[in-house]
Amino acid sequence: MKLAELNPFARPAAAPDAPYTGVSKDAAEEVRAELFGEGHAGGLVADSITAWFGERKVLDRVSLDMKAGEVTALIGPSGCGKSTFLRILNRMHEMIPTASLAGEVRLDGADIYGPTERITAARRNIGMIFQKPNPFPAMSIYDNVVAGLKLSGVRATRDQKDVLVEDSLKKAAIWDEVKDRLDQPGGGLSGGQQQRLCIARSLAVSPRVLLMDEPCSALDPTSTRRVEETIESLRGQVTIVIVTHNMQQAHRVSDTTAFFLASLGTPGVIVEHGDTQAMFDRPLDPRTHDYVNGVFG
Ligand SMILES: Nc1ncnc2c1ncn2[C@@H]1O[C@H](COP(=O)(O)OP(=O)(O)OP(=O)(O)O)[C@@H](O)[C@H]1O
Repeated sequence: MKLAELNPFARPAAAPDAPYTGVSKDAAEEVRAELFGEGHAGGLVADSITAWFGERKVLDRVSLDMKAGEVTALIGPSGCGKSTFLRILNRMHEMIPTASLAGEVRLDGADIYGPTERITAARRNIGMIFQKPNPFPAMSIYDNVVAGLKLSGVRATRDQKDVLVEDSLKKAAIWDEVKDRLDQPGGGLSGGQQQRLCIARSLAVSPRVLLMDEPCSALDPTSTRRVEETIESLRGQVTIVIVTHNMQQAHRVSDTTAFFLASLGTPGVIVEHGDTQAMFDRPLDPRTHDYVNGVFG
């Protein structure tokens, strides 16, 4: 047995690169540059974020620096505001009628809530993967992957779409499993495949950041491993922020971890954040120690 199989904290292997049979990596980058301009992982900074639902404050002055190309894990007990924080990072919080917020979110230095910033641009640059895979079930696998183009107002030719579909499915490590049935409905895939299809759909619009809200909580261990391998192969290409209740997963996949906590009746705050290995091995705050060691949850 290999050491990685014995150690639940070992970083997953990157998903193997599928051979570029149809389209070369360079050709794919060229198409992405034509449609979306220069692509790169984005640095995301949350600066003193406070959030409310109605009168109720659920986050209090939360600041976090999510470095370009790194994987940041958000951990903490239920109800401490991790999902709310994540939704604020791509302007989904404002869709809830009672929701309000203060503070700034900057992507590569530009405030995504700035007066000239468009919500569609924020959503294209900062994609979101949800707990439950949500492909369009009756739509073909191919059309699922390119569904985001229209929403982002990007017009692509059939040839450009073909390139994007293949490249995105390869990046999401699902190409080999679906390449012969791209015209079949997305709803016919297994849960784990649907989640990787949703990752491909997000990647098709060349996001700089990918937010993931407990992306594996509805998946079996094998599918979970495949998604973790996909995260590993995206490291460096796109910035990833992942909410997870699975401490071993946070340990395995992330470079940096932020521990959120909301004590009785008070809004959520970040108790501690920093290098994942250090936070798990030598947490500075006793509450972090107790949480990562399962004393409370
Ligand atoms: N749409 C909403 N309307 C009103 N209150 C909400 C809404 N969504 C979340 N809340 C409240 O905001 C607080 C933070 O919720 P949030 O879902 O962000 O926490 P969380 O840490 O992600 O929890 P979990 O780990 O269970 O998903 C909770 O008290 C929750 O009840």
